[in-house]
Amino acid sequence: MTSIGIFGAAGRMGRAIAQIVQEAGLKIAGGTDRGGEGEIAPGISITTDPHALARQSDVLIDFSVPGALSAHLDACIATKKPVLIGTTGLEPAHHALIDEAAKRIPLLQTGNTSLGVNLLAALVEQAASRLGDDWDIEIVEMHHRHKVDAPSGTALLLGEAAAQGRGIALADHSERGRDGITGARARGAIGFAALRGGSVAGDHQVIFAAEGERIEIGHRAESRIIFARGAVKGARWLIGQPIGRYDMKGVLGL
Ligand SMILES: NC(=O)C1=CN([C@@H]2O[C@H](COP(=O)(O)OP(=O)(O)OC[C@H]3O[C@@H](n4cnc5c(N)ncnc54)[C@H](OP(=O)(O)O)[C@@H]3O)[C@@H](O)[C@H]2O)C=CC1
Ligand SMILES: O=C(O)C1=N[C@H](C(=O)O)C[C@H](O)C1
Repeated sequence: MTSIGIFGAAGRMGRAIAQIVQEAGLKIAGGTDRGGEGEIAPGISITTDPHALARQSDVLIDFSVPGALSAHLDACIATKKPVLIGTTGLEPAHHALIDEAAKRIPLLQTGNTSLGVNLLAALVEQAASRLGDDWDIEIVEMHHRHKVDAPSGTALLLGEAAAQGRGIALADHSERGRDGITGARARGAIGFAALRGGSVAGDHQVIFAAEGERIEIGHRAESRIIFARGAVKGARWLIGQPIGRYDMKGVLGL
């Protein structure tokens, strides 16, 4: 039976993933968290040792914090175990670590594991490829009051899809955190706006705005269980894949 280890096991996503692993009839190998206290399921303790967890897992799932990424990758590399990384708030240095790790183990990194968002990204890429840069692209997201990173990983994933469709680099065209006298919008920019409040699981809206008309497409997550389902599906898919870096497209057949 496939045995899944969970980094960040006591968090909101860690608990949702544990629920889905059990509902799918799979085994929870164990879990880690910052404090290493309590149980992830009856009789399965949470520890602080990523190496011990990796040794007893067939595949690992990481929904924790960017600061723990390096230790988690080290543990997966040392034990040659595949890992799915769902943690957001990643900086270029984290992506460089992921690129290096993906030369040694199968690794899937994504800002969103849900089918709906990944299909939305494909639609955004297609729309951006057909609309010229007289269509301004703005990405608006809203999340619960506890979220610590902005823009969301999903907003950035959608921004990358739009940039890909336009044939440009997102890093050279993104406008984030507007405030005060910002000057007029740059032609071809991809803008981001982040709202925080209440218990919103994750709303994303992509707006294409031209003179006289607007196209708006979006996704609303009603519960984080959809992310947990996608994560477990992705982790199972990752077992047996060749060494390399993947996203959710292969998992979801998109
Ligand atoms: N890709 C996707 O589809 C999705 C991604 N996410 C992302 O997943 C991440 C987690 O989200 P969420 O569960 O809501 O956040 P939580 O804060 O509820 O959970 C994060 C957990 O990681 C723990 N943690 C902190 N440091 C370490 C460490 N060194 N080793 C192991 N665990 C550690 C935290 O412990 P403590 O509280 O003690 O600090 C906490 O329990 C976020 O980055 C979020 O954006 C969320 C949903 C979907
Ligand atoms: O922190 C969350 O909750 C979520 N984070 C991910 C993100 O940053 O996009 C995915 C989802 O929207 C929920």
